Amino acid sequence: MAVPRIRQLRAYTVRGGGADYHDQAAGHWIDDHIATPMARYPEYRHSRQSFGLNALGTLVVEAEADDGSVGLGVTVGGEPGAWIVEKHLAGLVEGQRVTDLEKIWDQLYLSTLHYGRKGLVLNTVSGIDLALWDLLGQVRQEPVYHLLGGAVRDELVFYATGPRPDLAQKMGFIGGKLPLRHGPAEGEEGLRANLDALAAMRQRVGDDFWLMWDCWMSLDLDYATRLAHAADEYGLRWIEEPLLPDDYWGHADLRRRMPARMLLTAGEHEATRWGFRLLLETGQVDIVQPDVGWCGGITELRRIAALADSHGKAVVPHGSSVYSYHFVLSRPNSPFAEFLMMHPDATEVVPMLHPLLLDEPVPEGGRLRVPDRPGFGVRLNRELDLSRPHTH
Ligand SMILES: C[C@H](O)[C@H](O)CC(=O)C(=O)O
Ligand SMILES: [Mg+2]
Repeated sequence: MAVPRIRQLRAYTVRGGGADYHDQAAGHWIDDHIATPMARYPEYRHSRQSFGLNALGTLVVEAEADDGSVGLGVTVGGEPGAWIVEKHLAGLVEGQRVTDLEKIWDQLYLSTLHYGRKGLVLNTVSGIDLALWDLLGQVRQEPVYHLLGGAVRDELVFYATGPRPDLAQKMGFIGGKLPLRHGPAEGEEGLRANLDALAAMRQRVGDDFWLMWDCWMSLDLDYATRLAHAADEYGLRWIEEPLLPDDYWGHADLRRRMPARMLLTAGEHEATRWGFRLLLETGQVDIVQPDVGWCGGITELRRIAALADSHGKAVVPHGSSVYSYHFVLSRPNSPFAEFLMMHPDATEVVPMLHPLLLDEPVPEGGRLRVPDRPGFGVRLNRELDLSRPHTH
């Protein structure tokens, strides 16, 4: 039987949540005074949208085969990402067989080296790769986790990211990751406020529930060291992305200085096996957190996870809904997953990429049995204001 070939690659943009989950309406917790590297400039301290965290918006990639099957991938990339898909990369992908994921990935990466390697271009490569894995699942009528070697566990367990770990605990999640609100620019007062918030949350959840801080690249080595030691009193489970992603050496210094029982985690803003080799071997992080829509897609995440496993390190992908659930289900060194609480007040579980996808599953009681539908098991919500800005 002839293997179907990819007939067309299409790129759409859409605003308002979705894969660019920071692109939310005013008043959402995710844009409410969270520490960032830009906080050294007071005018940008109150909101991450104020400096353009949601500038790009969602990029939707569709890959259609000549048998009529359609695969769907989503990432952060907006109009520039759509241009890269339609004006450059579609020409390399169209006409290839739906099975040739490794060759296609190699050509996407090598053909964009002169302007890519990380960031928007790797987001775009990831979005294409996700669409192609979904397409292969549609053609084969199998869920992606089958194509990845099958499940190593019956269901996924999740920690929750958001301002209400106390509610997450009641919902059955295994832990709660708080956004850090104050960085070095807010001095000792900010440090104290961080610790007071952690102490209060520890009081509410008791001693055994995991509490973590997501520092979103906002700290320096001295502040992170002092914060980690003070937070150890409240049993902080891990400190995430404390330093700039390129400062692999700073991560190693922090690992040496911070309490031994506290974990150092990072990786959501890292890309490719080479970037994660630096993070693991030079940065000495304890858990890597690639985003499957940003690191190179499933095809590269497989390599990243094998590399981490060779170092005895866990891979807990950054919140990316079904696109990482199938991967986590199939990896022994991915013991749990992240669920981003995207309700504006984090008071209830809503689909993480809402309103982008139809049939997007959510954890119940902090757990999820991944649906056995073909591909990633989701469909594009075509009632959204989708734009295809660069038809080729
Ligand atoms: C909560 C963090 O600041 C960010 O918005 C999401 C993130 O880094 C994560 O889920 O991890
Ligand atoms: Mg994070």
